[in-house]
Amino acid sequence: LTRENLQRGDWKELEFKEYNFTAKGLPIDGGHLHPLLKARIKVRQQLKDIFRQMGFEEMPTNNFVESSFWNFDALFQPQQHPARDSHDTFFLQAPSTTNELPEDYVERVKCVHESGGYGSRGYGYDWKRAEADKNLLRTHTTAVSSRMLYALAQKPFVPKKYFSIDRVFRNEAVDRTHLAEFHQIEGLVCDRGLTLGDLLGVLHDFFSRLGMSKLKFKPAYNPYTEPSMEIFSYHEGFKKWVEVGNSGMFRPEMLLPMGLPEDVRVIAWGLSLERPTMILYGIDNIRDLFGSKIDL
Ligand SMILES: COC[C@@H]1[C@H](c2ccc(C#Cc3ccccc3)cc2)[C@@H]2CN(C(=O)Nc3ccc(OC4CC4)cc3)C[C@@H](O)[C@@H](O)CN12
Repeated sequence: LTRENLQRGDWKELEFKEYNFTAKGLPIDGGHLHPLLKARIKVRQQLKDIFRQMGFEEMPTNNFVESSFWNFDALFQPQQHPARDSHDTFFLQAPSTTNELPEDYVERVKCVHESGGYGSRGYGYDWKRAEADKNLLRTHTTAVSSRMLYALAQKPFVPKKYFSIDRVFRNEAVDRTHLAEFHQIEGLVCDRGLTLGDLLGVLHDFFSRLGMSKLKFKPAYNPYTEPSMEIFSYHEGFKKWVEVGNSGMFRPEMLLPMGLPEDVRVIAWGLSLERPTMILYGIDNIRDLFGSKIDL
């Protein structure tokens, strides 16, 4: 029976079979994960396996809400830094402030921001406690790294290798259907006497396990690492160099106020989960994968 049959009126001459009301409907399909979400879960599991094979322990990242103190101040990121502005960061209205910071450590952080110490000149600005108390949605998992390193400094020193893979939030240009969030992957090695060579070595080891053996590094800047490097890998498929992450050595102005021994160094690096998932699964639109607006 078609539109034309109805328009021409020749439906009257057509032969129709009886309606079969006992016919079974299509089998009901159970719920299932969105295929692209499955891809991200698979890549996340692959990365967790890689970190574990390399002897890294997973950090506890189950707090999306963080204080500006752990997310920025503890990382020696100055309070007037643009990333700390409300159009880059989601601040919370309620509870708007935290009230459980280690006071003696806060004092040392205030000091290192204002007047330096440990061989540093500091930033020379009036550091405000109220700014550090502001609650936010963490902008990077480096906030968890700072908590873990501080905890490490409260006990007799033992070397550690930590990793994290979890959601972070950036107040980027969002629209009604997209939150600005992505999954950050971060690795760090904390030990006495580590050098940039150790960072290069661990990056080659890590990325070669992801099939990326040809790397190159470019100088970069992060407020909390010196030196810092952007990491590039030659992608045989695209026949071009792809930026695959960022890395560096945490600054003494971050490590020493925590109370870590003077000869302890921390090398660290980060990348996103969405980017490798898109490339490994040939997804050409981040929104398919995550509905996030930010360019990863
Ligand atoms: C605002 O978003 C930042 C995000 C995200 C990122 C960047 C830096 C860090 C970091 C860090 C860091 C540095 C020092 C110390 C501790 C952490 C973490 C995530 C990716 C990091 N990037 C990124 O993931 N790129 C990437 C990673 C893997 C990959 O695998 C494919 C199979 C071949 C392909 C691409 C690089 C770019 O995408 C970049 O343009 C976007 N970056």
